[in-house]
Amino acid sequence: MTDIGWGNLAQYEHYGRVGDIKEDFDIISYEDSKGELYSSFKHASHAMLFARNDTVLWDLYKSRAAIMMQMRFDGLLGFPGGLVDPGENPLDGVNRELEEEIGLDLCKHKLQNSDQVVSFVNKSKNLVLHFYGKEVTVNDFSEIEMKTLSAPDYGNETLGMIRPPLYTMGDGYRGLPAFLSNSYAGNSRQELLIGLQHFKILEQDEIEKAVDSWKTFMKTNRQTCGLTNTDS
Ligand SMILES: O=c1[nH]cnc2c1ncn2[C@@H]1O[C@H](COP(=O)(O)OP(=O)(O)O)[C@@H](O)[C@H]1O
Repeated sequence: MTDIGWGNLAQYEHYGRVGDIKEDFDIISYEDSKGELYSSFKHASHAMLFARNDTVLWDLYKSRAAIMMQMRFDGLLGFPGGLVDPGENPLDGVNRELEEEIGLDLCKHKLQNSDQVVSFVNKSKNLVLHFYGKEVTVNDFSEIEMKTLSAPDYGNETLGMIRPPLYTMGDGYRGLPAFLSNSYAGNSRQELLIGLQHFKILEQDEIEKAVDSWKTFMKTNRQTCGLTNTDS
């Protein structure tokens, strides 16, 4: 494969470098994140927009909520959001990014400081990550989702919105555990799990079961999952 290098992305590329593990991210308070200790760190803000619903798939699987995640330009899943610009605060940064990436109408759905859920620091990358969450109505969610198709970044930085399945199917793996097996940007998989817990979308034991199933599957079936004979 041709290596076309990083070009003008070279200065930012290391923030998104893959291979982080959960232990690379320490939770810090939003107040601390603004302190002197992290003033030289790069900050990024992402947000989970969601709507609770009572849809049931095939009379079996409760949808619970529609959550907005995205397929990014780099083939990883994540939440809408991005790097905070110099001189910008994390809240203004997330609102700007949501307008660019998903065309969010800030007159109606602007995020507030009270929507901040958790912040993390990744010391090895000099990176602080802020995670916001906001509940909207089912109708608003559909409207926001449809508008993403005409957002400035759609089709280049943002390749499509996706709703994670939140149920676990009969084999104990398909559904949320399978979704967790994807590759994620930053710590967005952890943020999804925190969002499910924080907003009480799933019970704690449902989250733990899905995480156990995902981890067990990754250990035992990774070698054969999804491979076709052209992969060998
Ligand atoms: O949804 C997310 N949650 C947490 N971190 C993320 C998420 N998406 C990307 N990141 C991480 O945040 C940093 C910057 O994010 P992003 O790539 O969205 O910024 P950009 O759009 O300004 O280039 C990267 O290190 C990336 O790995």
